[in-house]
Formats: sequence, structure tokens, C-alpha cells
Amino acid sequence: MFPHIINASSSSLVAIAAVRRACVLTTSVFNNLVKNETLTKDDASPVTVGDFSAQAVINTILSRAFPSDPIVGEEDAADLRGNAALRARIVELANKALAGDVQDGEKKEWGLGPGSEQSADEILEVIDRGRYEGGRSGRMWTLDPIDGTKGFLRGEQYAVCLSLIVDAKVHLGVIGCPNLPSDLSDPSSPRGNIFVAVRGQGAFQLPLFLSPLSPASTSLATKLTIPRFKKEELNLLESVEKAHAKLSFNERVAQILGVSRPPTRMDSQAKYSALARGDGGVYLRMPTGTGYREKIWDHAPGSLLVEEAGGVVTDSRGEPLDFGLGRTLGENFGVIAAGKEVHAEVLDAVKRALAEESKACRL
Ligand SMILES: Nc1ncnc2c1ncn2[C@@H]1O[C@H](COP(=O)(O)O)[C@@H](OP(=O)(O)O)[C@H]1O
Ligand SMILES: [Mg+2]
Ligand SMILES: [Mg+2]
Ligand SMILES: [Mg+2]
Repeated sequence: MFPHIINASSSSLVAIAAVRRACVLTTSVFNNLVKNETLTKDDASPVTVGDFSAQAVINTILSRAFPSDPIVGEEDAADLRGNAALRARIVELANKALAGDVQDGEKKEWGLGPGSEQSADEILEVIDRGRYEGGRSGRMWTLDPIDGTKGFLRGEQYAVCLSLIVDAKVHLGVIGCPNLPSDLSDPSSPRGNIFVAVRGQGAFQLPLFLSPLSPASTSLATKLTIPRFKKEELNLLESVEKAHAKLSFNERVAQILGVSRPPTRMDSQAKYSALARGDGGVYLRMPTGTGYREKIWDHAPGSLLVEEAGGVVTDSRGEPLDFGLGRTLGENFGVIAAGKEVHAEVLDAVKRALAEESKACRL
């Protein structure tokens, strides 16, 4: 089943290869990260040499495989142009990742294999291929080279996330989770999974560090379906970072729903992956009131994964997420993702909690 899908779509084969290469890089960067390899961006969020070099690797592969496809990537090279030490480290890391032997499921023409190293200028340019503004029509990719940078820095969950959007609809989503155990309830179960969703063809999990075409990987590939939860089995999946989502609101929604299990807090779109395979029943992310606009790369692959696993993803008004507005999802009304049956109940609970809040404000 799974190889049939990736063979049928060259985009998915390219995307899986790109995400796997980047995950090998980020795993090695984590093990060797030193203090001065992290910058603070204008919005006070962290970015590491891992984020920049992973974007260079994925953008290189996409640009070679699909030269006319634009890319909406989280990072850009502006901060690297004035920082020679950081730039040199990123060039070294990206080139090491690109020059590794061409493996099963990859092609040399994608800029891979010995001899495919690029100059510093080429690496900066390819990082900047991610500056596309997005929009409603045509084909484009959206990339989050490390989603959950704070989780990455803590040695916890993070994800390398890539998605193909066509005419504002997500067609393909690939999420590499190097630190995610196969079984959340058993932290000693093997870590490193990749999640792949193709519109209309399903959602899958397979081992991250095996070629997707190898018999071992194929035999371990599983098709994901969100199970029907009983109330007592439900719990919420939510951000670790209080600045990213209003966790007190989640507590009230859980109360209204009668959910008694504690929430699972996890960084990155690993939450969507966990939801798609039945590790937790509800993804809930409500705005904290700062005016922050959610970015398309933080939700595109995760939302398709959940939908293809039989779930529903909307904002807090029940409206679909709109990936055609540019780099952001527009005004922030939050995100609710859950299995079909549970989603309607959560939406009602969210509306009730919002009504309570606005009543309390008027008093
Ligand atoms: N004020 C805010 N509200 C919502 N999301 C925010 C935010 N500030 C940053 N983020 C986003 O939250 C993402 C992490 O999501 P989560 O909280 O689910 O782990 C970050 O991705 P990066 O780590 O790629 O920058 C960042 O884009
Ligand atoms: Mg970031
Ligand atoms: Mg992100
Ligand atoms: Mg990121």
C-alpha cells in the first residue's frame, strides 16, 4: 500500500527524501550543538544552525527536483550575511548533509552525493528561496525546517515539516519526528518516525531512518486511522510553551467536556502526528491575545495528516484553515483538530468557554 503511493507521486518521494536528509542533519547537530550556535530572532524566538542548514538542504533538493516551484520557508539568510562564523558552520553542515552517498529512494540530480557541495553564496541563496509570499493559486511548498525549536534545544520533541500546497489546498504533508517514540506510552520504544499524508490516499507512519522503499520499512509502515474514543480515554494534546497557546482555556474546555485525563504537552507538529495515530484525542491551540498570526508551515502538513487519518481540522469558529492567504493563516481564531465525532463536541465546548469568557469580561 505505502510504496504504491510514493511511487505514484514523485512529489512525495522527493519530499520524504528531503525530510529524511534534514532529520539526519538535525539529529547530529543536536548532539554537537554549542552555545553560540543559536540566535534570537526579531520576535524573540530562537533559531539554530540546525534550522538554517536543514532549510538549505531541503530547499536544494526541492529546487533541483522542481525548479519552478516557489517555497514558503520559515527561515531566511539575512542574519547570516553579517555573521561569518555562523555562516561557515551552516555551509559546512549543509554540504556534509548534501554530499552523503545517494541512497535508495534518492537521485543524484537532486543535488545529492559526493561532489555536490555548494559555495557559501549558493547556500545563502538557496536558504532565501524560502522567501515566497504564498497565495491562493498554483503549486508551492511550505517548509518548517525545525518546528518546535524550543523542544529541539531541550532534547524533547521537534519535527521537520514539509508540505505541498496546490491552489491553497494541502496535497502532501511530510513530518519527520526524530525523537518521537513509536509508542507514546512506552518511552523506551524505538524513536524516529516519519509521517506522510497524500490527499485522498491516506496517512501513514514509517520508520524515519530506513529508506521508505526498503522491504523492512514497507513491512513496518502503518496506515493511520484516528480511533473512536470513549470519553474516559480522551485527553488534550497541547503546546509546552505557554506563550504559544492559552493553556488555561484548554483546562476549561477539558472540564466542560468531562475529560479527566491530564493533557499531553509536546512541542511541534509531533502533536498532529500523535493525534493521527490515536495518542491523544484532541489538538487544541487557542490564541494568547497578543495578535500573533499562525504561520502556514506550522499547520499545513499536520492538518492534512489528521484529515487523511479520518479527522477534522478547523479554527475555533468551525471554519477550515485557509492556506491561501500568504505566509500566515490570517487573523488567529485558534485551531481544533480531532476525530470526526469528537470534533463537533469540542467545537461546542470551545464556543461555550468563549461565551463564558466574554460574559466575564462584560461584568
Ligand atoms: N505567540 C505565538 N502563538 C502561537 N504560536 C507561536 C507563537 N510564537 C511562536 N509560535 C509558533 O509555535 C511553533 C511551535 O509550536 P508548538 O507550541 O506547538 O510547539 C513555533 O514554531 P518554530 O519552533 O518552528 O518557530 C512558532 O512558529
Ligand atoms: Mg521558529
Ligand atoms: Mg514551527
Ligand atoms: Mg521552525
